[in-house]
Amino acid sequence: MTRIAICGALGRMGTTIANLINDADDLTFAGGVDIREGTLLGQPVYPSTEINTFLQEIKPDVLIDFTIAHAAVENIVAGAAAGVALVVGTTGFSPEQRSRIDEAIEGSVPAVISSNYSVGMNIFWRLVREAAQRLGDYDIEVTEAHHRYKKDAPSGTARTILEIIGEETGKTECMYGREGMTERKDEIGVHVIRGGDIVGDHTVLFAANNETIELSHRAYDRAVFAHGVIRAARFVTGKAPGIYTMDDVLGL
Ligand SMILES: NC(=O)C1=CN([C@@H]2O[C@H](COP(=O)(O)OP(=O)(O)OC[C@H]3O[C@@H](n4cnc5c(N)ncnc54)[C@H](OP(=O)(O)O)[C@@H]3O)[C@@H](O)[C@H]2O)C=CC1
Ligand SMILES: O=C(O)C1=N[C@H](C(=O)O)C[C@H](O)C1
Repeated sequence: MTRIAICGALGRMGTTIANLINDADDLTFAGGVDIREGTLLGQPVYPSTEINTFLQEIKPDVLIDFTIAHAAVENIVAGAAAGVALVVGTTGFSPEQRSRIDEAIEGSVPAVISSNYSVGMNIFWRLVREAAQRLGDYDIEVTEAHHRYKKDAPSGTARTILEIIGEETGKTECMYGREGMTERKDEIGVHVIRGGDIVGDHTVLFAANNETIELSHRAYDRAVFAHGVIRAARFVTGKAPGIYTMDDVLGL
């Protein structure tokens, strides 16, 4: 049995993942950490300030983090110091936060980090790469939509899309929304929508004279992310230290 713990256990993703763990024959939900108080599926949820005590007492094999950037950094550093394999889904890291994470993980524990654990999105990124390779001279606009409670913008997934476009086209300058007198140059337009209970929509538009191509991905249920997280948790157990992606997990 692989013992799995979740930081952000009482959140939208935390509870969805814990329920899938509970349904799996080879995995046990060992407990959680959250800034909110509570218990989950009969297991303790420790306060976020007690991450080190939690790791010593619960001794999970894998620590999954779906919290918020600043908290995730602390949880990852603590997990790596305790020698626990990691699966990180939290988004919105600054470059400095990401460097701290990479330093904590490299050479100490195996970790899967992805801004989107859905299988469909990981294929979508490949389609975007292919289109960007061939349509680098088209105007490119990225739009994402999420529920009203999402804190970071643009989404981690959109940021990954921008990285891919940058790698393939050399275009790295972004325009976050437009207002007033604007003149389009070679920037990538980035547009963020927040409302209702939208689970996660991403569209990349390639536009030229007389034609457009739109690539879109829509998640209808958080279970699509959670299923990918479970695959990542199984994959990461017993791997050599280092940072892995969903390409490694899915064998892409
Ligand atoms: N990679 C992927 O596939 C996906 C990534 N995400 C990302 O995962 C993260 C969480 O998303 P979601 O579950 O919707 O968010 P939620 O806000 O529902 O869940 C986060 C949980 O963490 C808690 N929390 C806040 N601060 C801390 C802390 N210091 N220590 C421990 N727990 C804390 C929150 O409490 P409180 O609400 O009281 O602040 C909440 O219970 C976001 O960054 C999101 O972008 C989401 C879906 C898929
Ligand atoms: O906060 C969310 O909900 C989601 N966050 C991830 C992101 O920022 O890309 C993944 C997914 O789109 C849902």
